[in-house]
Amino acid sequence: MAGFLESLESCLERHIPCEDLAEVKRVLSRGEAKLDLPALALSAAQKRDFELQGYGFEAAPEQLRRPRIVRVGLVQNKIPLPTDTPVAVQVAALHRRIEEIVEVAAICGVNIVCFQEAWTMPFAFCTREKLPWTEFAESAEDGPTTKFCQELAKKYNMVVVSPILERDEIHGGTLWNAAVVISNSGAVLGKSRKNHIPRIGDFNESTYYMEGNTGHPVFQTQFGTIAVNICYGRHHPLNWLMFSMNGAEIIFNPSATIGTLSESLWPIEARNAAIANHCFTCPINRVGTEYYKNAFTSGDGGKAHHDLGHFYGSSYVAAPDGSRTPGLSRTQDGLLVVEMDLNLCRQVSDKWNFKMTGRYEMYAEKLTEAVQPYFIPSVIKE
Ligand SMILES: NC(=O)NCCC(=O)O
Repeated sequence: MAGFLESLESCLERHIPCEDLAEVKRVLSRGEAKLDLPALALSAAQKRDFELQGYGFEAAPEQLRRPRIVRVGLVQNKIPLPTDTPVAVQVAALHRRIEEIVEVAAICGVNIVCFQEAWTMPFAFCTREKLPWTEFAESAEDGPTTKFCQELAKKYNMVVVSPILERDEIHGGTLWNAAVVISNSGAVLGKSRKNHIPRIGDFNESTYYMEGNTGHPVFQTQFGTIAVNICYGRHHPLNWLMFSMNGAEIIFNPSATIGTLSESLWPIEARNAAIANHCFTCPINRVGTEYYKNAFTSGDGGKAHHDLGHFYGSSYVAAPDGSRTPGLSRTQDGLLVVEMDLNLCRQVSDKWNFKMTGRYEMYAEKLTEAVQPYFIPSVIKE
């Protein structure tokens, strides 16, 4: 039953005989090494009631390039207050919670931190109600949450990736699902809007905003070139590909997804994207179950209900060589600190050559044909 298994990894550790465990882990390709984190960080995490884990991915030494070491921090969390608490109070509580986690990330030397999808609010789109949920929307450029993140970025010399519900005042106050990228200098580098909007189960997000129109921007930061593929974009290999085409070395995937729907896909998709695109991928999912005062239906004839289901956390990082870290807890708030040498991206690219063997020009031509209304599929019949 969703919600009771703490994590797949802890279950394996408990039940696989010692003599087999290392081999099981090797087959599952846990190529990462445990990272030594400062005792101060570990005790602060414990006091503040969140899980803290650290892992590292190495690359081979090169003669002409120095290692390009970066530490990323992935934050997953529950909403701290009930969903019917006044909007401003909920936002303030989330700011406080993130502030105490980011402080620990800073102690761990994190250079780039990313929060979960729509982190300043409950994931209320299941309700299809407009108020009060649209009141959580803020300007990406100068809203209170962006200002809050700018302060964190400056204070800790950290790039901050802040996925929010955006209100674009310049374009008629329209809403978007966007990630704001803030440089370690505190400047807003830009934003990346969610390209693919789910129309599945209770994920009724198309009631609120449209497919993003920012394309596949990558952000050149002091610590590496990064991109943000928001949640449902994870299921679209071409979306990952285009971020990679633009040069992303690390692609964050801030998400909000539930066990019954996607948990079997979760360990595969971002990991596969890291392999296929010779980059690091960082899927992040919220935790907990969020309850709504008014019941809503799923449009499937089923009974009206008050929650979307269990958000199963399990945030992890996958490397271009196909290895990955263990996932964070399925139930607890957490911070995953991962050190990576970005040189691994080119090293794996030189080994597997997917960018050379991809035949992109052939697929570009064929896809252009396939999307035409009068396309005739190439089927050979007897
Ligand atoms: N937030 C969101 O896009 N959820 C859809 C479900 C999924 O992609 O797993």
